[in-house]
Amino acid sequence: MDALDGMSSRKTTRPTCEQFRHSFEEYDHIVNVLRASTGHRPSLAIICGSGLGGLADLLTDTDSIEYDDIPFFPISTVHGHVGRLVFGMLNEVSVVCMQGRFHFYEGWAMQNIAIPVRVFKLLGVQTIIVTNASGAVNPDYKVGDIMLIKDHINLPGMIGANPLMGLNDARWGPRFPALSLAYDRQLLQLARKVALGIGFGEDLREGVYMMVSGPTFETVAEARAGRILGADCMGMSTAPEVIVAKHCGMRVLGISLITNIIIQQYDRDDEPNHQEVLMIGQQRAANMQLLVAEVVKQIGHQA
Ligand SMILES: O=P(O)(O)O[C@@H]1C[C@H](O)[C@@H](CO)O1
Ligand SMILES: Nc1nc2[nH]cnc2c(=O)[nH]1
Repeated sequence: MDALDGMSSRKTTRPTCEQFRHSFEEYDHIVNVLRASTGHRPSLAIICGSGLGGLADLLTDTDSIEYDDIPFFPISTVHGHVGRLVFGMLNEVSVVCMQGRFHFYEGWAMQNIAIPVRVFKLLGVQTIIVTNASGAVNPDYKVGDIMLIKDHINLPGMIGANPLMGLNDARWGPRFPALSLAYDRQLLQLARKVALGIGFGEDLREGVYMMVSGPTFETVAEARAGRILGADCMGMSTAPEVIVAKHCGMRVLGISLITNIIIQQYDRDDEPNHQEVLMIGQQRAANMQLLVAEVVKQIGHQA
């Protein structure tokens, strides 16, 4: 009898695997709030990486909404991430820009990092441009290079922190999504063509981004491991957003700005720091803006 009592009480206190997730209906609510705050109906979204918030300055006729004012949204806690959605027009395309993103190292669950991506989906966004600042482990890369992301290695995901963990709501996408085409090949080709057309040369790269959780920068051994595993650069974001975007059927373009070369030698005395990351972001802001603006223009022409 005691054993049966134990079983029934276990049933009523069963933990939920939904604890970090929001229901489809809650996402609908967020979208209704946003639609009431702006007349823009974006078809394209841009996520601004560290030091790259200036991408939002490209937009005209803007409406800005603070994350604080959006139900269920996390808030930005990192210097260089303002913390608002900017809606507006860019080269005749209706765009929403995330000026400030959420990182795993800030303490957000993987599922919460990508809340905005699902909101964008329900807003009607079909294409997302995800940008980031990252450190290079490819010995050919230089500070200031711009790398089109052709693939990623999601290190946290490979050891148990994937944003799609938990019950799957098929309204978003399948239980077991494929990621071999996560970075849209046509968009990659378009971005390459645009970049070469506006004068990028040896500073244009195409490579593999490895996500690590951060907030620590890499040890020498970790940097070497990243390279051995196939990374060209390493960063602390992007993979969760890309996974969730691909899961719900968006086309994804990823762009990394190489802000530092990750130290892989034991005889070096210098250390990386976030100020340097933000500074390189500012220095290369104009080039990133030129590239993104032109890519968006071409996407608009194709639509
Ligand atoms: O948001 P991103 O991935 O661009 O930011 C990178 C990773 C860390 O947040 C920060 C380190 O400086 O820059
Ligand atoms: N993990 C990681 N993320 C970065 N973001 C910008 N630079 C770096 C770096 O060197 N390592």
